[in-house]
Amino acid sequence: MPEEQTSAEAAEPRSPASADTARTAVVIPAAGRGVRLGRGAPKALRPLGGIPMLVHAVRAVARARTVALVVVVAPPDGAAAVRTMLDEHPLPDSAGATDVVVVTGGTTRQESVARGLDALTDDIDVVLVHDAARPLVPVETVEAVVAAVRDGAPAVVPALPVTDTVKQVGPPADGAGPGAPEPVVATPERALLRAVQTPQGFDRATLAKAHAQAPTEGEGATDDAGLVEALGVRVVLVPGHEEAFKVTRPLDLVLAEAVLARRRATDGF
Ligand SMILES: Nc1ccn([C@@H]2O[C@H](COP(=O)(O)OP(=O)(O)OP(=O)(O)O)[C@@H](O)[C@H]2O)c(=O)n1
Ligand SMILES: C[C@](O)(CO)[C@H](O)COP(=O)(O)O
Repeated sequence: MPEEQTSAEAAEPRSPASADTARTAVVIPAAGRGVRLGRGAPKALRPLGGIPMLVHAVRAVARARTVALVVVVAPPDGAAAVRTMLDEHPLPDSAGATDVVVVTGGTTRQESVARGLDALTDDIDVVLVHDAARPLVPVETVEAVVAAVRDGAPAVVPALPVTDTVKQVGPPADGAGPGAPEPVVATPERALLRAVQTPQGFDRATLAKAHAQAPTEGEGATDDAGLVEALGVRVVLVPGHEEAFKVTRPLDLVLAEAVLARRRATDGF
C-alpha cells in the first residue's frame, strides 16, 4: 500500500544520501478537477480502457528503469480513493522496486507540484514532473528526459513542433463576452514555436529553488519549466511524442481510448 505522508512528515529532515545512492523520482500532479473534461470524478480518477487514468500515468513512468520513487499528488478529497486504486492496480514487475507515495494536492497545479516535492527523500537528485493527464506517454520519452538531465542539463522538456498557426490576441474589447471576436496582435513564426509536454525533468536543486522563489498568487505557472526559466536557467527541449498528449477535453478521451486499443492490439498491454 502506498505510504501517505503528512506535510509535516514530508518536511522532516532526512539523512543525506551518498553519491552512489542518487535516485530519480517522478512527481505526478493528479489533483485537478478536470473541469474542461466535463462533469464527473476528478480527471485522474476517470477510467481509460477500464483503468483509472492515474494508474496508466504511474505505470508509464515506473516502467523507466531509473525511476525509483513516484509521488502521486492526489485530489484533497480523493487521497483515500487514490491509495485504494493504486493498491488495486499494482505496478507491473517491469517497474522493479519503484516506491509509490501519495500526498494531497493544492488549488493550483503549481501548489500541487510543490507539495509533491516536499515528499521527496533526500537521496533523490533528479526530479521529473509528469501530468496524470498525460497517461499514455511512451517510456522512451520518460527515459530520454531522465538521460538528458543526468547528462548535465538542469531542465529538460519534451516538445513537439506546432502544427497549427498560432495567433497572439490582444485584450478583449470593453464589455466583450465569451465568444466575442478577439483582436489579433501578432502571428509568431510557427517554425520557432514548440508545444511542450511532460514529463519535464530537472536537477532537483534547480526545481526546488524555482518553486521556492515562484510567486504563489493567482493560477500559478502552467508548467514547471516556466518557473525555472524565471531563474535564468537554461531550459532545453527534447523530442516529445504525439502519444504523450494531454487529456483535457472529451475528444481527448476518445483519442486516448483509440490509442490504448491500438496498443493493446499490437503490443498486448
Ligand atoms: N490544482 C491542481 C490542478 C491540476 N493538477 C494536475 O495538473 C495536471 C495538468 O492539469 P490539467 O490538465 O489542467 O488538469 P485539471 O486542472 O484537472 O483540468 P481543468 O483545468 O480542466 O480542471 C493534471 O494531471 C492535474 O491533475 C493538480 O495536480 N492540481
Ligand atoms: C504542463 C503542461 O502539460 C505543459 O504543456 C500544461 O501547461 C498543463 O496545462 P494545464 O492547463 O494545467 O493542463
